[in-house]
Amino acid sequence: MLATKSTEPERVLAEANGRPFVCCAFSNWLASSSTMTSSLCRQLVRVGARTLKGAGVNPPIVGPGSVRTIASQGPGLCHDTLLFRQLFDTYSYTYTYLLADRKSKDAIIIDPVYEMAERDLQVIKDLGLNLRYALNTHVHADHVTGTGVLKQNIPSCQSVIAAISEAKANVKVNDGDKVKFGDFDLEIRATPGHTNGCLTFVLPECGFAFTGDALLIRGCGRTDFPQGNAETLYKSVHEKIFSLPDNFMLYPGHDYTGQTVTTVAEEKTMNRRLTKDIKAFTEIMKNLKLPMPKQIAKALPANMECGVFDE
Ligand SMILES: N[C@@H](CCC(=O)N[C@@H](CSS)C(=O)NCC(=O)O)C(=O)O
Repeated sequence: MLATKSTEPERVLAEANGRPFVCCAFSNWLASSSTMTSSLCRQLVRVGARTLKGAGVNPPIVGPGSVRTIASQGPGLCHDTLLFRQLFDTYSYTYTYLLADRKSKDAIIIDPVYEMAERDLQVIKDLGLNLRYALNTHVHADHVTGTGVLKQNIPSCQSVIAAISEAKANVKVNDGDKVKFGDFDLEIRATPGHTNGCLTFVLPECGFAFTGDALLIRGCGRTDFPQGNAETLYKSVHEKIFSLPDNFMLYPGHDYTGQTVTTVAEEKTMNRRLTKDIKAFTEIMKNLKLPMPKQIAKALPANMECGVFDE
């Protein structure tokens, strides 16, 4: 079913079997024309988060023989100084990135997935890392963030998300801010269009950028959610990602085709959507006809809490 701005909230309500937090969180997240007050929304979001924590989500346990993950090591221009892991969740096709300063062992994780938290904790432990921050590129609609579970297990870890997203986190960031881990500075670039709080994280000295759902390999994030805007996304990618040097490695938030990484040069010349002019791009995005993400009803309310549950 084609998702449109006018029909989406009703569809989500129906999917949620009348659980009110879903409607509310959805309205809040989308900053749509809901008549609920934001404080009522926040209350209901909290109820939703507790429901989710108690029963609504599979526990973050991957038992023996349950193969839901692959992992790969990126090449990395900072091979001697940066420890880098690209991790994958084969259920939601989400990439999680673990980066650490080899010297100090200070680490960050980008876009962790709730059900993969045990894997992530094990990798962090095996490598002897000090996890400083768990960052989300945006409020995800397709999976629950693992941020809350990581924070529960590593209390010194702080959650990070875009201030404009209005999601809960320890640190709210804006375009131009930097997140420090060891000797590295991760640069924050606002790349709205898929959602209004989408961020791209750039590690300039290593030639890496983590694009979340703004730019996917040969594609891009959908723009049919109420916060989505094709023109905004087009400008974000052209101004904030394609302006990086051609040899920068681009790591996406998802890939549905089995690819792992691309470059600025590749996407500037081969991206099937973003190489078009803005008018043609908007037309393409209007006609994608993608089904709603399977986990949207539980993902949105949980992610508005950034995985941080107040009891
Ligand atoms: N089938 C998946 C969701 C697939 C999807 O909608 N992906 C999003 C990013 S996650 S909200 C997207 O922007 N896709 C763009 C594209 O061109 O595929 C599920 O059910 O979770």
